[in-house]
Amino acid sequence: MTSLSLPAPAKLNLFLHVTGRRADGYHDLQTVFQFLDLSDDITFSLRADGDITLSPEIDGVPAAQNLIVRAARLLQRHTGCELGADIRLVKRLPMGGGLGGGSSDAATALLALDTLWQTGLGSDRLADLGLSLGADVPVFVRGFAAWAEGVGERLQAIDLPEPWYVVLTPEAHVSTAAAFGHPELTRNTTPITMRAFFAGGGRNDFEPVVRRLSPAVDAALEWLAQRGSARMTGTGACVFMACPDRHEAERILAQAPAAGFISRGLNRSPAHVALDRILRPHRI
Ligand SMILES: C[C@](O)(CO)[C@H](O)COP(=O)(O)OP(=O)(O)OC[C@H]1O[C@@H](n2ccc(N)nc2=O)[C@H](O)[C@@H]1O
Ligand SMILES: Nc1ncnc2c1ncn2[C@@H]1O[C@H](COP(=O)(O)OP(=O)(O)OP(=O)(O)O)[C@@H](O)[C@H]1O
Repeated sequence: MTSLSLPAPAKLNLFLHVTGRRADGYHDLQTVFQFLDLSDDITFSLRADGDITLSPEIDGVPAAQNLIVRAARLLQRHTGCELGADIRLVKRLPMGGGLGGGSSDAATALLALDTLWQTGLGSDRLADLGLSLGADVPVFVRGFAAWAEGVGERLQAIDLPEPWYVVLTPEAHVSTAAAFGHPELTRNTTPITMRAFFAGGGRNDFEPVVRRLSPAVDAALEWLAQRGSARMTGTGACVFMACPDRHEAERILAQAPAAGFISRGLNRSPAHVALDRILRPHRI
């Protein structure tokens, strides 16, 4: 195999609680991750000389800081692999929206290059490696919808309904570090059980803080909440609502005062579905 194309899907945090602050400055969380069928697409072509190239570059993100290139370099360093890759990126996921696009790109790079370079780490070790790039990378490497604890690395598969979501993308950039560092963030939410989540429990602890920081997020949440159960994903800025069907999601989006998209919730990452098809084409 000399080249490989894989999607890098978005995620939603169906709820997000901050349950404590750790000695290393990071925060303990409880969350549920589900994937969306909206993805970036990344193509990896083998190079024999060890170079990593990325095109096109993302405006404002130099290639060396792009999480795709950082993931590739990390895998090279970790395995001693001397191969390289030319990488092409089709970016569709809004950035800084709480949809995890950068983390997902990094995870797809780890999965694709572990295959292309035949470094054979597999998803457990790739998830450990990916955690050093970002707290959201492990769930994308593992590829199953999950109940998550720790900083998001302790993952337990969870079987969720796969509804159509309407997702609004208000014009706001919310820095993840600033949201976690905000003095008014609630950091001591009592942990809940999975049963309580399925009974409708859980919220996003970042909503009050981010609503105050961003009038656009506040307005989007207020508008959506008039139509059902609306929530913010990650540290924002995107907000979402599950709908009974695709038609209803389209109808709500058409009336929305902010830009957005509709997308299906998925319990299995499309990156894994695509990789399985490539590696095991004859399996039913
Ligand atoms: C908000 C979530 O998206 C929920 O899924 C994630 O927890 C954030 O994951 P991420 O974007 O991969 O975040 P990282 O790049 O690891 O962290 C960015 C910054 O946010 C803060 N941070 C992040 C995760 C965490 N559990 N506690 C933190 O305090 C740290 O200051 C860190 O330097
Ligand atoms: N491949 C990449 N795609 C997107 N952003 C990247 C990438 N590589 C590095 N970045 C940087 O990471 C920042 C966060 O991007 P990302 O789209 O992952 O945010 P997010 O959806 O808010 O993530 P999260 O939900 O994990 O907080 C960007 O503003 C950008 O500076």
